[in-house]
Amino acid sequence: MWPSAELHVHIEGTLEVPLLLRLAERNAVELVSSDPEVLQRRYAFDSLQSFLDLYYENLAVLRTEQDFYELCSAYLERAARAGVRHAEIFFDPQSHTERGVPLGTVVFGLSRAIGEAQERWGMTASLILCLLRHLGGEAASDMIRAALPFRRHFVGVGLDSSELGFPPSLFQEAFAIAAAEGLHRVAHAGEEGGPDYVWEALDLLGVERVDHGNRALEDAELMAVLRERRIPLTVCPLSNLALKTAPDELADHALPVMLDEGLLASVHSDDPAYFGGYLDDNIAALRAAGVLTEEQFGVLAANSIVSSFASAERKAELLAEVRAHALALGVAVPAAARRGAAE
Ligand SMILES: Nc1ncnc2[nH]cnc12
Ligand SMILES: [Zn+2]
Repeated sequence: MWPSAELHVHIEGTLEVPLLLRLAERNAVELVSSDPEVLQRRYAFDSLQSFLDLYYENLAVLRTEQDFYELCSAYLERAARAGVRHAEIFFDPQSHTERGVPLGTVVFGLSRAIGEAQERWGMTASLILCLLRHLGGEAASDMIRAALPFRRHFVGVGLDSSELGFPPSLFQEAFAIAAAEGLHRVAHAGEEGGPDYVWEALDLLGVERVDHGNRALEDAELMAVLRERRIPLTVCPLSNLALKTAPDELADHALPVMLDEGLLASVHSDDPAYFGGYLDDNIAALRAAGVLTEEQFGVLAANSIVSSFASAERKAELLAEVRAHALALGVAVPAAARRGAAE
């Protein structure tokens, strides 16, 4: 397995059915069924919104700091088995505060698991606070202000939830507050929305990374900007299949084109409990599709590390691991790993 950084995973999207059932029982939350197969069968979608409806519904079981700790620990343990060496994990605080769960409960539970990542799994990890588009710009600004007392628990701010109808321009104030605090900035754009959403994320929010970005390929000028400015795209192939935001066959996915175009693309899992897999499952599915060479899997791993917000020292350490893995496989060392700490 190539050592990688996971840069696009929503912690709420790692809620597997067995944990969902256990937390529902512990917190006396009534689910539509207590049969795991019935619950699992609901994990079938035809659009981003159809998925989000279930994703928000299931969050009702997360109530205590211990719940958030267990959710995050379960993810980190699974991620370590997927070859993840560094994780930047999204969380959606508004989806919890809206239900009456205090922000501190969410942040302290997640942070506790993250604080154990190094010792338990040899991984580094951090949190990125995501703002929910469907609640609008004012709510986003309020959320980021309310989160500032917890500033040391997260490294960046992101933007997620329903994309169409909620362009990045609505969130300029929230992102300006985040920028003034020295937070990293990322946003989902070009998942369902067109290239104009990606332009706005870059020009109006000043994002350093674009989450998904698939539809950027429809705009040659935008692609040139992404390439020249080395803006990473965090691509989620199994998510795209599940939400029908890409062709039905992985063999027809845009990822090889992104690499051929020299874009800084890497592979991630988005909501692995809902979309059929963690980082290793995404890689296995791409491998089965037969459209990438082993060298390209190495490039994807190196890209994920270069695109992360890890310290320069940590990036150098992880790129050295990629280099060693390439040498062990007898394939070309990815250029980013050759350059190592200079990236
Ligand atoms: N793929 C996705 N797109 C937008 N918002 C999300 N929230 C969780 N997963 C998401
Ligand atoms: Zn996402």
